[in-house]
Amino acid sequence: MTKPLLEIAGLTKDYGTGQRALDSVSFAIESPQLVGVIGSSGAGKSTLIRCINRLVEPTSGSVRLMGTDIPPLSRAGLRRMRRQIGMIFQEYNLVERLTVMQNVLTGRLGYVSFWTSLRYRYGEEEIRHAYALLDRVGLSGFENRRADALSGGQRQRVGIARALMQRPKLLLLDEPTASLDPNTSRQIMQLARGVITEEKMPALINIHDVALAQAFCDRIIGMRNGRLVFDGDPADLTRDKLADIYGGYDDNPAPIAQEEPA
Ligand SMILES: Nc1ncnc2c1ncn2[C@@H]1O[C@H](COP(=O)(O)OP(=O)(O)OP(=O)(O)O)[C@@H](O)[C@H]1O
Repeated sequence: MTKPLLEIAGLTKDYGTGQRALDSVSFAIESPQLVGVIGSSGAGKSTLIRCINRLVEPTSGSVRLMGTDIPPLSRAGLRRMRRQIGMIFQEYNLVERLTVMQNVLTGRLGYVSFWTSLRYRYGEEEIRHAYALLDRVGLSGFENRRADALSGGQRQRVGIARALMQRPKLLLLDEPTASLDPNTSRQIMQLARGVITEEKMPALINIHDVALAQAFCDRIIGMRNGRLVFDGDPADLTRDKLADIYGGYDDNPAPIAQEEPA
């Protein structure tokens, strides 16, 4: 039997404040698919995403990426594993005074400090790859533009190219459209959807906008108070299921919920 690409079992996170942010969350991603994580503010979506690449240290439970346990890794093992996980952030996390090309190239190194990335000498193949990615995300010709001269949508395109520069096996997107207007959000979701399909890569996206999640994700995970309360097809996200996830508080009004069959 083939191993799941990502397997999460009994994942629990208690912050130092005593707050239980994740409560025994379990699910697996068996095939390349875009999985949307939805839920109210504070439900544990970011904590879940960040426990996968251990930007947040889980309290208990396991995360396995292609059969390898993430929590018990050594520092070197963690670094190697993180190279396989691309991350796209809400606030882009670009180095503002570097050019678009420099920002994309830093992705090649995974999660390293700014100074390490500046000292590294990139090879011809890496530079060719960065040009191809910039073309793919629609930023051909922007190579020498400084990151601080870009719009939000353009910054997120750089963020996507930088994550792909790692040649990741898994992509994590933490509210990538939260700082963008509705049109730009759709364009970014379209782009993310496209590259995930082309690269045949599983991806987990933490997203507040249920309509966007339904339009672009293959599968939805709903979280409430740190627990997984829905895991299924976007089409099965009925009003009742949304009420389970959002606690009956209808902050995602009727037009975006799938109607129950008459
Ligand atoms: N560093 C931290 N220290 C203490 N508590 C935290 C920390 N980070 C998050 N929490 C708490 O853990 C819970 C889950 O937070 P998390 O950010 O994962 O939720 P979320 O669903 O991503 O919320 P949002 O949609 O608002 O970003 C919340 O109650 C939050 O206050």
